[in-house]
Amino acid sequence: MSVASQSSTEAAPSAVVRRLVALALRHEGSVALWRLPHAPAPVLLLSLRPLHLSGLPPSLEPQAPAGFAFYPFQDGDTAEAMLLPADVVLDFSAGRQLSLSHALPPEAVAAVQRVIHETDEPTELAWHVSPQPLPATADRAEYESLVARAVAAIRAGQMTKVVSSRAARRPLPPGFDTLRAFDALCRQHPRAFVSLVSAPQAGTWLGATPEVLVETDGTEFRTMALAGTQPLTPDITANSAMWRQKDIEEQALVGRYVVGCFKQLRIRDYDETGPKTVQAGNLLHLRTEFRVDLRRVTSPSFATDMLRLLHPTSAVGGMPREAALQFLQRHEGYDRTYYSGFLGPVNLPAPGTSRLFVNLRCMQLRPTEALLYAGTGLTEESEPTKEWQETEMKLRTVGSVLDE
Ligand SMILES: C=C(O[C@@H]1C=C(C(=O)O)C=C[C@H]1O)C(=O)O
Repeated sequence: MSVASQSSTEAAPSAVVRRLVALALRHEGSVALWRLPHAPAPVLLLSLRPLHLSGLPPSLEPQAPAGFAFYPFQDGDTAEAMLLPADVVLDFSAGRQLSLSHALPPEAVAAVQRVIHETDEPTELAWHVSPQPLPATADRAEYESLVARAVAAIRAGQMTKVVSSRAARRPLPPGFDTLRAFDALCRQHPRAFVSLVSAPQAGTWLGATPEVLVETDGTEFRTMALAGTQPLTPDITANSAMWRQKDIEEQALVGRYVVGCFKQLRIRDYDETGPKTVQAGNLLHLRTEFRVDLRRVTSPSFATDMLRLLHPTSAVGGMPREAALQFLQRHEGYDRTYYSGFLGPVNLPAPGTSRLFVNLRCMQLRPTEALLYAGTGLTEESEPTKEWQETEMKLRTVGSVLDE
């Protein structure tokens, strides 16, 4: 990123965030606000110039453009693949470092400086509303019949695993405030990647995901295989959890998929840790972590190539990939758009550092309602009622911010 950096020392983060978000939304700009897992504070990015709609997953090479990637589940969906350019970046975890792109026109720079030094706090924010039609929602009977159909297809040998999903509508409670909901998710989910994205082409999305898709800092590449779900209860914690064979197999398939991607790129030297039980909000999952030492990899595009091979992983699509995606296209009954796509900073805070996450435990915000999304991995052992209950539990992760 071509930037001028300076330290900014003004009022409380939330007031500055609110004023900068208001500025971007007033000018049809885009906003990404995120908090990395375990980070003390968020980062705000504004795009004040037209978006770069690449149609491709972003390049993670250091010389590629810096920005915030927001990528749909499937290519060719009605949803656009976006990289929000890093015109204004305010990093609250780095002593409130402000970076302005040299590509910004002087009027925009002046407007940002003015807004940072103002003292009033806008109350109404005109968040973008998605141009895509409302997704069809599935009730219990419909979802259970989708699961039954998928299990039958697995038993008939059409695929080994498929991740079915559904959308659910919830009214926004009176006085709902999107920025406060983001803060609440940050407090509730210190281990998650918490994000709020608003762009004219995508609408407004809020989420707290546990799943890394690709992380690189130029010396190390990381990804994970996350699957298997059970509720966290007072009796069952991450240390004492036992897993059903079905969960173990489901997660192992995701791990095998990751290893298959390494093989395609002729990577034999990788570190694999796990599976171990991890907590994600009200749930427990099984997670295997994979690391590659990039100093031993000759291809400069390895991280980008892995991203393009991995997405959509079998944690959100299925195995074999094409058969599972075809099943979903035909039977899932709605367009996921950005749910189970990926998102995160690219070449930020510095060239060569990118952190992309799978867009799970998320919702799309509309003026009076939210659309929540959740899916469940299915194998031949899956039972429709249990899978419905699992989607209900997953909807609670972000749904709790809608409770009055
Ligand atoms: C599909 C979702 O989650 C994925 C599916 C999981 C499962 O099937 O057990 C667990 C974690 C995620 O990889 C979701 O949260 O919507």
